[in-house]
Amino acid sequence: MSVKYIIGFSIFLIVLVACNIYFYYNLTSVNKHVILSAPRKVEATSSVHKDIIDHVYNLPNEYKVKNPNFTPLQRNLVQSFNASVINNLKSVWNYVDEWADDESLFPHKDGAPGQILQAMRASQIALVDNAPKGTQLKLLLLLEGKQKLLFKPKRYNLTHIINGHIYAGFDRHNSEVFAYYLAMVLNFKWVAPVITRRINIDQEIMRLATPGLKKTMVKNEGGRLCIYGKCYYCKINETVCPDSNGELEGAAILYLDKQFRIHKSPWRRSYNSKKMEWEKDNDFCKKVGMTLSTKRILNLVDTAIFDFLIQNGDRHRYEIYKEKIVLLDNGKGLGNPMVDVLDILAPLYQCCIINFSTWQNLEYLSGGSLTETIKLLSEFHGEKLTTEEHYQAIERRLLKIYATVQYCLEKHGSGKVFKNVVAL
Ligand SMILES: Nc1ncnc2c1ncn2[C@@H]1O[C@H](COP(=O)(O)OP(=O)(O)OP(=O)(O)O)[C@@H](O)[C@H]1O
Ligand SMILES: [Mn+2]
Repeated sequence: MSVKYIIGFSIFLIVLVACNIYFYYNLTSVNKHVILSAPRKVEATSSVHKDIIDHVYNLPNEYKVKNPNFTPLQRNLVQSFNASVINNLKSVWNYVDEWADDESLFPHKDGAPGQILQAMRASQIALVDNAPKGTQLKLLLLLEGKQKLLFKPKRYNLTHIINGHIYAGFDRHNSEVFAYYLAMVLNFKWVAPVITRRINIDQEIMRLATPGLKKTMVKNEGGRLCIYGKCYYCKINETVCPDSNGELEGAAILYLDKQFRIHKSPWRRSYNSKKMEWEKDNDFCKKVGMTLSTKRILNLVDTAIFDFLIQNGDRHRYEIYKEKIVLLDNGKGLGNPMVDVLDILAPLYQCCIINFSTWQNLEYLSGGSLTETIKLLSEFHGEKLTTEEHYQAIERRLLKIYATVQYCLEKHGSGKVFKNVVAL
């Protein structure tokens, strides 16, 4: 009798755990695009998430319409990206060493961002090598004029949807480019300029490749030269191949020849089934506060907002330059426009603090201005960065960020939530 009882109870427990895992998975990863119109039950993986989603439904109207105060700022941004023709590309690179100041890594006035992007696109390549840093395939392009670009090749079409874990799949090259424009519109200036560049496999790669790179190139069945590269995850059967024009497309990221300090993110994922401390403890921020300064936490909150918008859940570590986080490695965004993994915002809802300047910038961008400006800026450079579904997803996520801040304000009041420290 008692043995039967134990067996019965054990089966009951197993079924219960299985159901929990099933529902947890579904609530955190499936179709969340309906969240703004569907019944409120979706995504309430925890009471905090539920509270935040409740605030999405009760957002004041001002967050759903355009903020007129953004108009002059948008005009300035557009001007700085509207690159006038540069006669001497090399002249752009002459000032590189003087670029970084305490406010930004690159100059942002008088058309400078547009000129840098144009120089990155038009400068001739002098040498191509493997860039063995990191886990994903990357090339290093040395330009005439001595600048370097990191090249993350295209692995997916813009319409491809990544399913599974938030960190699943290869890097998305367009996510790197999109992230740069997003950072510019958010006024986050600790980021490297990025463009989409197409390079000819024969003329610009094979002809200029180092012997080391040539060793990691193979011909596919169609006789085309392809690259499998040199990196932690690089495999000979996972090559990138040129398109029918013989060109490889990818994100070309300005290489920052600077000394970074690398730190592990307190909110990193375990990359296995084990839960991290931040996933179990809603008071986790108090522990973080024992080792990190408020300024650094605010910087991590800004980074979390940025990552949530593109859904980059892979910021396991971060690089510091001049005591600020550099937004490097943004390739794991734009995976699935139907999914909003809210726990990327954990630094915000667990710490409930935000730079007041960040909050003001976010308030400027309501009602569609955020994506409208990204489109405007990138169109100057002939870039189609992503699909309409992803643009809509960014706007939906912006509402969730507003709602998260409302949740914090309700809990702690504006005196505690808003901080006057410039972090990015
Ligand atoms: N623009 C850049 N300028 C200088 N160094 C860079 C730049 N981008 C990345 N790096 C350096 O190269 C390392 C690897 O780059 P990145 O993180 O983008 O690659 P990854 O393959 O995605 O790595 P991981 O899988 O570990 O995230 C970074 O940690 C950083 O130190
Ligand atoms: Mn990465």
